[in-house]
Amino acid sequence: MKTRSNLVLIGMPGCGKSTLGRRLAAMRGLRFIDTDKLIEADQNLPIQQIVNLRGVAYLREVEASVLNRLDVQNSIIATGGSAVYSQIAMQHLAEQGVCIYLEISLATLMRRVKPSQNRGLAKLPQHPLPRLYYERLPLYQAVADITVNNNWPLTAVRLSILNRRINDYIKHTSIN
Ligand SMILES: Nc1ncnc2c1ncn2[C@@H]1O[C@H](COP(=O)(O)OP(=O)(O)O)[C@@H](O)[C@H]1O
Ligand SMILES: O=C(O)C1=C[C@@H](OP(=O)(O)O)[C@@H](O)[C@H](O)C1
Ligand SMILES: [Mg+2]
Repeated sequence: MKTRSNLVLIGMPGCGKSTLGRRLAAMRGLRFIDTDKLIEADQNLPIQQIVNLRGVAYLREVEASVLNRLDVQNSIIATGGSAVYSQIAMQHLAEQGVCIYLEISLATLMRRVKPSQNRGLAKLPQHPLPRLYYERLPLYQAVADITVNNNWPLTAVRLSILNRRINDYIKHTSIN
């Protein structure tokens, strides 16, 4: 049987999955995987271009398919914010790892994600960020094993507190 040896980062765009994930991987000596990079490699296009050329529904389909094919151990997986729309993909990731939800407020989301960044969000242009926020909030909460407030700047102390929480979770749930 496979162990849940991965740490799967989930949350809103701009919550810090890619930034924090890379540092956490270095700290724990784990491989770092950013699923947005896997999607881009699969499609041979930047995420923004996939949305522009093929649309939001297509991006979500590709994302689900890439996630369902992911089969790794001992890795930190930074998902894209829209990963949570695929229940099957999230269940697949949860079977192989602990889901860590990096929680941010709507104000933090609005501050960190600016339209000019061309982040390629899986949302229709006419749908504002608050709608995305409230639509997704319960989805992240439903799959989270651990929830961490990530509104504040990332410091070594914060990272080590998170690291301890992960160790506690692993110890007390004896998942491996
Ligand atoms: N506590 C924090 N953790 C991670 N990133 C943070 C934090 N505070 C501020 N940031 C900034 O917020 C942005 C997060 O972007 P990113 O890591 O791409 O998020 P995501 O992958 O979740 O979309 C980066 O510009 C990063 O420097
Ligand atoms: O939230 C979203 O709709 C998306 C967020 C992006 O990833 P991040 O959450 O890493 O910014 C992007 O690449 C993804 O495919 C769509
Ligand atoms: Mg990211």
